[in-house]
Amino acid sequence: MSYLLSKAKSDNVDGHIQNITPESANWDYVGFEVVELTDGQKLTQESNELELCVVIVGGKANAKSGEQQWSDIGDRKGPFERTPPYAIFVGRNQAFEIEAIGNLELAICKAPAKTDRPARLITPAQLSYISRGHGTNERLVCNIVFGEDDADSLLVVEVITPDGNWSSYPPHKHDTDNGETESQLEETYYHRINPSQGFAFQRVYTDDRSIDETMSVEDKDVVMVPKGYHPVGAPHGYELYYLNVMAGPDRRWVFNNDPDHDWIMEYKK
Ligand SMILES: O=C[C@H](O)[C@@H](O)[C@H](O)CC(=O)O
Repeated sequence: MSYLLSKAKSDNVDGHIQNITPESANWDYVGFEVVELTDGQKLTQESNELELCVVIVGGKANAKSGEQQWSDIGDRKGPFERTPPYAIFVGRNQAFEIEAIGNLELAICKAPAKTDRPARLITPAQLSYISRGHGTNERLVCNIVFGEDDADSLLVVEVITPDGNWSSYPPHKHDTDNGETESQLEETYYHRINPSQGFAFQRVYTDDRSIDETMSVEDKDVVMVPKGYHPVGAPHGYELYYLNVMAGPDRRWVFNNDPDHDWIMEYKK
């Protein structure tokens, strides 16, 4: 199995099915957890020196952070309803508690904070899905934490790739801190597949092929992209959702397409 692929754990004790840390990924910025809770179960965490975005991938919850409380948040059963999610942004040195109402799937996106920011609820009304690409390269993109003032280093986005389509395509990279021409961002992909017995493919490769990993991705797997291009393909019959977390030394999303495949930007079939 590829060293860039993390399979979902089924033997978890505390609900964690994924737990990627900078240490486990052998990088510097991005942390990512997925926790599945059942009715009445609670999860409490402290952000310490990090900023967090807790995304309700599916289900409902009550949550609080400091003086703030949010009741009955989450209005999609799972990620394929084409409805933007609820999420909670938690700044550094704060705690949050979340309690499941029924089954709850949570993604906890983490990156280093530089300033103090208050906790805030992000609602579906503040977000929207936009279509990107043409033909079999069309996919739906929802930026969750992406605005200029949204965070110190976190970038969080979710993407639905219809069955038979490609996304993160043509292949692009953001691995070099190079002024205005490219930014350096580590990235995780948390994949969900509908129906869940399906699979998808993701390739991660660099120009010099010092990395060239092609992975069969199954439901709830995480792919780590330390650097390089990272296109994804969804087979006929299996629609694909993924949640991306990106962070690096600067909060800028500036990417470059693989020059060999950049012509696809103009391909309108
Ligand atoms: O760099 C960004 C990520 O790789 C994805 O969010 C990607 O941009 C999604 C897409 O365009 O298909």
